[in-house]
Amino acid sequence: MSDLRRLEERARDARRPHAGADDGLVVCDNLVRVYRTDEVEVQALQGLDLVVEEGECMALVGASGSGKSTLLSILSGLDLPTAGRARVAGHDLLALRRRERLGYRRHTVGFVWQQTGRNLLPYLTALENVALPMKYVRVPRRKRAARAAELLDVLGVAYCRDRRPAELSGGEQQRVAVAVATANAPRVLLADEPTGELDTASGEEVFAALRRANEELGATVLVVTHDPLVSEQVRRTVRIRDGRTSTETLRGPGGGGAEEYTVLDRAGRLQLPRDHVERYGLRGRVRLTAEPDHVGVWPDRAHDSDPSA
Ligand SMILES: Nc1ncnc2c1ncn2[C@@H]1O[C@H](COP(=O)(O)OP(=O)(O)OP(=O)(O)O)[C@@H](O)[C@H]1O
Repeated sequence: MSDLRRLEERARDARRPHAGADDGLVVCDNLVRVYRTDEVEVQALQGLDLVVEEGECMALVGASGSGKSTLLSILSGLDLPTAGRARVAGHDLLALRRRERLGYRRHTVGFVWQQTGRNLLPYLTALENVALPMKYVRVPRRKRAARAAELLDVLGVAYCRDRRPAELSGGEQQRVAVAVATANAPRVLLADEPTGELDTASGEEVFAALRRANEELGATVLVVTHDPLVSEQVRRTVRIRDGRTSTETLRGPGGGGAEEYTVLDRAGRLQLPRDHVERYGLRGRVRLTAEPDHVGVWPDRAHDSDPSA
C-alpha cells in the first residue's frame, strides 16, 4: 500500500467514532460546557467522555467544582453543552427542539435533587405528588392513582401516601422523590447528592430505593455523590477531575474487590493520578516505552539533571 493510501486510511479511521462509542444508553463524547459571565469564563466540562450502559447503577464522584452537577443538568435536558456530543436513549441533546426537550424531560429522564424541598410540592400529599407527572402526560386518573400507590409500595413508603412533605422525614421525602422521578417509567434516573442532607440510616434507605428503581423498575441510575455509602456499593464509580472523567473504580457483587482504572479518552489522552506523578517525579516531558504487554512511563532524567533543559 502506498504511503498516501495509508495516510488517507489513517485519517478516515481517526474521523470514525470509536467502535462501541454509541453502544451505551448514555453517551457523552468530548463534552464541553463553558460558562461566560461579564468578566470570567469558567470551563466546567473540558472534553468529558462517558458511556453508561442500559441497566447500570453507577456513581459519579469528584471534588467540589469538578463539573458533576453541570453534567447532570445537561443529561436532564435543563442545560445545553457548549460543544461535543451527548446522547441519551437515542436523543441527541444538542439537537432537541423545545417541544422535544419537554417530552424528553417528561418521559426519558427522572431527576432527584439533593434539597428535599425541591423534589415535592408542599401542598400535595405523597400520592398526589407521585401522580402529578403522570397527569402531565395524560395518564387516566384511575391509572395514575394505582401506579402512584404501587410505586410508593415498591419504594417502601406506602404508609406515607396521605401525608404532605412537611409530615415526612428527610429520608421519606427523598424516597417519595424517587417515586415521583420514576412515575413515567424513565429510561434514566439522575440523582444529585440524594443522600447529602440525611443521616446514615436514612441515607441507606434512600440508596435502597434508588437500587430498587434500578433493579425492579428498570431505570438506569446515575447518582452524583460524596457519600461513600453510595459510591462504595455500586459496581462502577466514575471520578470527574477538572471537567473530565479521570478514573473508574469497578467492584464485584456486594461492593467487594475494588479495582481502580484510569480512563483513556478518545484522543488517547489520560490523566495520571496525582500520587503517581509525585511518587515518580513526573513533570514536563516523560518518556514512553512500548513493552510487549504494557506501556511504560518514565521521568525525563536528562531534563532533571540539566536545569537549563
Ligand atoms: N451558572 C453558572 N455560571 C457560572 N459558573 C458556573 C455555573 N454553574 C457552575 N459553574 C462553575 O462551573 C464549575 C463546575 O460546577 P459544578 O456545579 O458542575 O461542580 P460540582 O462538581 O457539581 O460541584 P459540587 O460538588 O460543589 O456541587 C465550577 O467552577 C462552578 O463555579
